Amino acid sequence: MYRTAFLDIPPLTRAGGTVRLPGSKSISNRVLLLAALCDGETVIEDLLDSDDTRVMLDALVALGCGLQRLGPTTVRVRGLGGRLAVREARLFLGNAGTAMRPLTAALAVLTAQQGGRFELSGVPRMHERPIGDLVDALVELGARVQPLGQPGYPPLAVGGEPTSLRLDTPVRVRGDVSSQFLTALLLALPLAAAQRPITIEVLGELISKPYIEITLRLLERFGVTVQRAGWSRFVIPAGARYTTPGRIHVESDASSASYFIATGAIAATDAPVTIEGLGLASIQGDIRFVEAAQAMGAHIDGEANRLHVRRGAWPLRAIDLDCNHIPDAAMTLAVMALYADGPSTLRHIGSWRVKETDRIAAMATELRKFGASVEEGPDWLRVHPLPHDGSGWRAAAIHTYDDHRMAMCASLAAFNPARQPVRILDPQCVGKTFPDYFETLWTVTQADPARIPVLCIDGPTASGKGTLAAAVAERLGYHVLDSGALYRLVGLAAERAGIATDEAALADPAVVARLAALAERLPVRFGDGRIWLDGDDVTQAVRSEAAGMAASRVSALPAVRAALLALQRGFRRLPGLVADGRDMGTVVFPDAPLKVFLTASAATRAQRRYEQLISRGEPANIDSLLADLEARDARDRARAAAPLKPAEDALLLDNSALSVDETVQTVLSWWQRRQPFGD
Ligand SMILES: Nc1ncnc2c1ncn2[C@@H]1O[C@H](COP(=O)(O)OP(=O)(O)OP(=O)(O)O)[C@@H](O)[C@H]1O
Ligand SMILES: Nc1ccn([C@@H]2O[C@H](COP(=O)(O)O)[C@@H](O)[C@H]2O)c(=O)n1
Repeated sequence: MYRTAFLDIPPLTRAGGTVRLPGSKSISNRVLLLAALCDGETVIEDLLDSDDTRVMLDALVALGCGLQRLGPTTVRVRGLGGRLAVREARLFLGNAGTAMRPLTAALAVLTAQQGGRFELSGVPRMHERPIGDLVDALVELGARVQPLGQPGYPPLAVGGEPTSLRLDTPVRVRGDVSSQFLTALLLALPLAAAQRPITIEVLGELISKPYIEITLRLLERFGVTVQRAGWSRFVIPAGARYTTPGRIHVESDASSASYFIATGAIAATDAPVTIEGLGLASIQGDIRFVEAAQAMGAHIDGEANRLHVRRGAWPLRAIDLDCNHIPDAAMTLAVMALYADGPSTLRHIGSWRVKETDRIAAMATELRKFGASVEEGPDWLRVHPLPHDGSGWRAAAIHTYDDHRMAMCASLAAFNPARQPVRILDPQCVGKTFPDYFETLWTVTQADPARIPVLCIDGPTASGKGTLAAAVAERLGYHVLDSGALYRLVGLAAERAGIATDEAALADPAVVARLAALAERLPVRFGDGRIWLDGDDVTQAVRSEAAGMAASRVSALPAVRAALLALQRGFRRLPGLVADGRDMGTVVFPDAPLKVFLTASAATRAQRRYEQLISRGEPANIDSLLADLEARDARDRARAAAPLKPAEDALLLDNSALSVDETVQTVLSWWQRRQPFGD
């Protein structure tokens, strides 16, 4: 997950390949609660690992539920069997409506039966999301639920002394603000239906019906079959009792799939975008996004457990759609509408106003930043497309309002024909449902390599290039190329292969040919800050001064440099690269949008290297370090092939008197000034 302040997505051109998406949030949190409420153990497979499920898991642990992680996405839940294991707890539920609403109802019923007091709270936005209709229904029933702040909103206190619930008359709940209120009652009331049936009546028109379908389907998996008359009356049968299905699998999230369906529909493709773990028979309502995408022109082939998506009509066809059945995925249509052949209108989306943010207002504001004209009403949005020749599209920095869907939707604007990048502010908001969203996006999208930004940092030994490159890359969410390490690895590999690299040996063309062959097939792997050569961890070994000197000798050979060129250029991957070395700006990435030539006085650099070695517990002598680095720089500068020198368009930075932080800030501000997003 990108934990950066912003993430710049370069213009994307093509798409194709296979993605496996994380589990459905709606299913994950329902299944977790059901497993916690029933008797016995349930193994849940492919559970979503995200902010919203994490708060649910934490809450269940606080309630005394036995949880065992069997793998990254598999948990075993030992249910409470309808008996409270603790009588008091404070539950922090973040911004997870799928945790706040059902837990409120379940605890209201359980505390009415057994006594106990629980406090449920969340992030500030959660305290602005209505829950009054559910609270009213529970209070009407005789349960004790009280606001701890503003009436009608979390935080809430639930429980008190045991009390009898009024179950002989129908429980009434409004269905036109959030379907989660009805879901919460449907999940909680089977706990009270041992003796008698319980009827729930929905007041007003029920919105987001497909989410109720999910609830009913999952209740059935846990042994409770609810009778329903249309969408206004639901009867939980007498004697209802939760029983574990033993093992249950969570489908991939259909709302998350919408971004990849849209990607397939928008991007030119060689191969389709294939989404694994989700098929047309999904129980999730957002699977019907497929129909909406098809209406806009996407070619979608569905199988039982996968979808294949290709661009069909282009430009996309404008739509006028009642989106009540796909409230979350409908946001994706708003961005697809930018690529349509006329204005698209999304109707019946009033629930957007009470989600993670006011999504109608947020979407309208942010799409306008791309240059689009957008109209909005209380429960509708109309998006006018942008010209297909690219005119009118603007590069934009998109505010995401701590709303995962705003971030994921906005990424789709990176396919704009103007080839403008898109800046996503606070990208880590995707952690709510899809922590690795952007990483997954990179696996099925392509950009013109020339448009993938590279920031080059060249300069002499120990000027702080590596330190600067790592820090800048971390701030931008970019990859890092430590090109010096590649030359060091060639030296090390040569030593291991018994190939001498002293001056005399390097005069022999046969030795040079062997070294070039070695460099061409360097069995190297980088990962988690470590370097492996032929399976051995050589992270420490390559940093030795001897390895640096060997690198300096082999790097003077044009054949070795040529052999490493493609490998280095291969590091230019989405979303961008910071490359450190001697010839990054002059030879390897001559088209880089920013080249920095970093220097410091020889004395300063020797002192830094000395302190670096001492801090690693390695012996060091400042005079010999100074002599070595001057010798290395002299050789690097004097060689004929790719000598150490600033590129003509490089910015020079002498950081002798600058701290690491000041150096990083200087380079980041240069970088920002070259971006098209403004301040
Ligand atoms: N601006 C700075 N002020 C003080 N110390 C610094 C500064 N920049 C880097 N250093 C320190 O100097 C040492 C050398 O830095 P670093 O390894 O990044 O240099 P380098 O240019 O990548 O070296 P090499 O060319 O040998 O790979 C490190 O210990 C680092 O922490
Ligand atoms: N692009 C590069 C990078 C490095 N070298 C040579 O490798 C030596 C070691 O580099 P470090 O950055 O790891 O110290 C260096 O002295 C150069 O001779 C190079 O030629 N080109």
